[in-house]
Amino acid sequence: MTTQTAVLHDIRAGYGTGDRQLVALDGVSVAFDRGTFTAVMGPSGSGKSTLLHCAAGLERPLAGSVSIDGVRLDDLTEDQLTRLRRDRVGFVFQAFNLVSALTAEQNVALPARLAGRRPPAADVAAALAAVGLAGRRRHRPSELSGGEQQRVAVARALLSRPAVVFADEPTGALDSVTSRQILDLLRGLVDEQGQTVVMVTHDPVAAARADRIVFLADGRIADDVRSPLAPEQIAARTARLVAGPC
Ligand SMILES: Nc1ncnc2c1ncn2[C@@H]1O[C@H](COP(=O)(O)OP(=O)(O)OP(=O)(O)O)[C@@H](O)[C@H]1O
Repeated sequence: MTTQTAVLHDIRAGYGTGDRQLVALDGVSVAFDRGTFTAVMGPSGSGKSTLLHCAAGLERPLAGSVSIDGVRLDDLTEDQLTRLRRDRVGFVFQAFNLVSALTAEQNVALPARLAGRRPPAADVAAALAAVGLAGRRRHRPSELSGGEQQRVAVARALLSRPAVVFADEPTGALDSVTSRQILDLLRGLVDEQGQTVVMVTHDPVAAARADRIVFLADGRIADDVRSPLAPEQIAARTARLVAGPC
């Protein structure tokens, strides 16, 4: 088994065609080690979400390759890619994306049900217990706080025991106390279960909880820091990227 769960090699990604083509990622190579927590930061428009979407197989790059658990995504048909995404990749969005008419446990089971499977009730219960919501499994989203709704979304991402969980600004819609609970949860998944987590964030306090911070600027990797940084140092580096080279 490789030590890297997701490997991106020389990725070029963009939108539009011809003269109107916008390059969102311009030759990005990065690999995420198993059992680590990486934050992806950078100015607005620097390509963070595009990077996450390409890594998760939600978007196909124009060039370059992405591998998840040693499987190259560009070798897969759309059906195979859908299956790999469903089985090996978890995704958590800023906006929770829960179905309001369904209970917490029904939301957790929904992706598997849509794929024609009936996940064991014990697995659903275990995923909800892992995020501290064992007692809330029959609640609907409107009966849960924002932080609890995001925890349901994390449980949904964990149900298939994915190789990697990608989170796009998972604390962006939460207050600072609730954000900390979600970050504690993600940190715990990495430390206690060896889960691999890659999180896009604008928040230096959130990024400070990661093992590594990849900074993007103009679709390229501008910095890749594996030593611990304080939120103030992270904010200063981000500000330098926004200002651009002198
Ligand atoms: N669907 C799309 N169609 C056209 N352009 C897009 C699309 N998605 C992103 N872009 C453009 O690609 C570039 C990178 O966008 P991306 O969302 O990856 O940046 P980001 O760093 O995540 O930004 P933010 O922090 O504001 O969310 C931006 O210039 C953006 O406007």
